[in-house]
Amino acid sequence: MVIQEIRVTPVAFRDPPLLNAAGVHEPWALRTVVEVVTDDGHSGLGETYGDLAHLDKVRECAKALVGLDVHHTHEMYARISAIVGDVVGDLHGLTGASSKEKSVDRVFSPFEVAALDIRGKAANVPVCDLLGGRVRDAVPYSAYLFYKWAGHPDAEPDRFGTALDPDGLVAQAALLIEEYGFRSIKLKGGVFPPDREIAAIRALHAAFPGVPLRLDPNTAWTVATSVRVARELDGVLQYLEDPAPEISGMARVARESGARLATNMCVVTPEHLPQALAQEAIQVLLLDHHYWGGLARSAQVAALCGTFGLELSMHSNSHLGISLAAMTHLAAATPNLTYACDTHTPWQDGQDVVKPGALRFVDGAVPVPPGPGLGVELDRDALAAMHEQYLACGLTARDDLGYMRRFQPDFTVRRAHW
Ligand SMILES: O=C([O-])C(=O)C[C@H](O)[C@@H](O)C(=O)[O-]
Ligand SMILES: [Mg+2]
Repeated sequence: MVIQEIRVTPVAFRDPPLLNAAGVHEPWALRTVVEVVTDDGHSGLGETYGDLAHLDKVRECAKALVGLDVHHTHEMYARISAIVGDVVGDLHGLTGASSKEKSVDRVFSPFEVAALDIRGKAANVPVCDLLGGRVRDAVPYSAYLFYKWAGHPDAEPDRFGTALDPDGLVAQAALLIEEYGFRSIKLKGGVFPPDREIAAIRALHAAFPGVPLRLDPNTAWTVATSVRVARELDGVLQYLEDPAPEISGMARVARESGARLATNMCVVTPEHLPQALAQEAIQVLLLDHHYWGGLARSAQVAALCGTFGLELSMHSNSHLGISLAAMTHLAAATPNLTYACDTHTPWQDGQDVVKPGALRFVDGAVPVPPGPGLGVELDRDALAAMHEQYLACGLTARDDLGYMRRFQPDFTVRRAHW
């Protein structure tokens, strides 16, 4: 099962104007589809970020992996590590600091997922069986709410409507719950002063009694504000995600408020874990195989978290079906991942590079796709069309800040802002 060819295709799909602490989503979200083909006729899929600096590294590494057996992922990692010399980060910073280790993990991830897809197909088993087997048949996801404008400023309003106040968010939650059946809710905060976001959480709490709620301001608050908000929402939130910057800041919030804190920003590589554990900075880690080095490495981190008493949830960025399939296999095979995972799927609103049918939501959960490997099949027409969109859209990197500044020139990233 030797790698003969790797095809790397950047794609773009429409994205609504979702607001966050770094600005606002542009009209197009970028991703990269990786197809690995072996000499015995198997092919496997991976999906990763579409930012040009990252894409260039993925392309360069793809060439270096030809001739490698798909089982030899240690060698795959070593070759990628030798190529990814510089730090390849992202502009928005919403998944924490960049480092060489994280950059290698990000580039390695789609190749590892594609290799597992191939190994699953060859053995006629789903990828979750290669990760220890499923402990759940369907993976729960949460309704991921965003403050948003009615539509992009130069376009028609989209079907999701405006959400700039509690009523708008309650309506958005009702729509996502009706369409997907979600049983927990996450609000992307860090957009408005904290009291407005507290009011939104209270409105969601009243409108959806008993539904677990999370709030994620992406480090928009100081430690003092975080402690105040955590106290005010005591008993209302399931967890509070990244209220303040840095492990030391999160540790102070945890100590002073007693709140359950989660992160996808201050612990983003294995080297952060000892410090976070020593300072008791977090109780929940959001895994994300796209930057934790693929599925097997994420499973190893999950086991470590189990040993040290950290709970697990899962982070997402704008993504397509290959990623959703990979996230679902990982979560299905991770016993201690007990929180509903994040997904941006509703915002992709039916656009996909995989054929319909394999991935569906039942009561807010995605049943593990039944086929071998990832269980999803590439839709070549859709891939070609999305690649054309990539070429035509003119974007080469996600830039929430730059886009926001076109409408609010004095906007700055909300980091310890309130
Ligand atoms: O949990 C998070 O921090 C995220 O999901 C980061 C994302 O980039 C989100 O903020 C977004 O899509 O704007
Ligand atoms: Mg987060």
